[in-house]
Amino acid sequence: MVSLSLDEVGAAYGRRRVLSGVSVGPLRGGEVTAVIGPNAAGKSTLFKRILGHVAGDGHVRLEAVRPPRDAIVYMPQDFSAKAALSVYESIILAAKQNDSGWHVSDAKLMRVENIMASLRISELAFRGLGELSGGQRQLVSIAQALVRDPEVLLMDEPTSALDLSRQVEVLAHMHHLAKSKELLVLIALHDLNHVLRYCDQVIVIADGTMVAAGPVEKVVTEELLSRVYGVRARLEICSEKRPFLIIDGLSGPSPSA
Ligand SMILES: Nc1ncnc2c1ncn2[C@@H]1O[C@H](COP(=O)(O)OP(=O)(O)OP(=O)(O)O)[C@@H](O)[C@H]1O
Repeated sequence: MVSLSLDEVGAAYGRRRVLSGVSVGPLRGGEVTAVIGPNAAGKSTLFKRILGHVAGDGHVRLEAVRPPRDAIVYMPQDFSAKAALSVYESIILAAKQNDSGWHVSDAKLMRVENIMASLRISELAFRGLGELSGGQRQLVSIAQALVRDPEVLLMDEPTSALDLSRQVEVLAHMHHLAKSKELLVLIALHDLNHVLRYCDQVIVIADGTMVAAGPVEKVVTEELLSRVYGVRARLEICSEKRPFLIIDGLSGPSPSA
């Protein structure tokens, strides 16, 4: 089974060190791990460090069937790149990314069609990428990642442009894929109710440092949310006996104080 361990991982852009001390794992196939933290905390940088796109100290240890460049697939936060391709062509191209030769097997074409159907984007097949809405483009980006059949999937805010039902659909689908295919998913998210609902583990980063990591229900506490985000939060249990979060305001002194 695929596994990923991070040992005192840090990262720097040139001389500017923006991340340090991320130690976690081994994370294993079948688990969905959220990466959370305020804006500019270092979440995307952590993904780029795991991919080897930025340099840094510490060790990233991956145990996978395929070499890292095939096993790890990254879905970046910015999915707006324009290309004169149809949706269908762009997903086939993604499926061919690590292949040599021009032939596309029937199995691969079937896979493309199944993934498009599972994300409910089949009707967009022959639309140009440049003609899509932000949410449609984000769903295509998810399809491009899934079609590469990753062992480790790094998703940077994959639901940021999606409506409520699509958010739920995509996150439930990712959770199901992780369990059914022993896929290891790391997913940067800002919506902590989604984290509580769909993720098993969480890594919390603030100001370029890991401040906590572990099972979601142990790590996401009112105290942590006050410390990391500066909010007054209440963790309640809903009628289905699941935790959910209510934010009452900021935890600092009120403006009139
Ligand atoms: N290419 C780059 N060159 C220099 N600094 C960068 C670069 N990319 C990001 N940074 C800096 O690294 C820090 C972490 O950025 P990062 O994008 O990892 O944050 P993030 O947690 O993903 O934020 P957000 O939630 O806003 O997407 C920030 O201070 C950012 O300005």
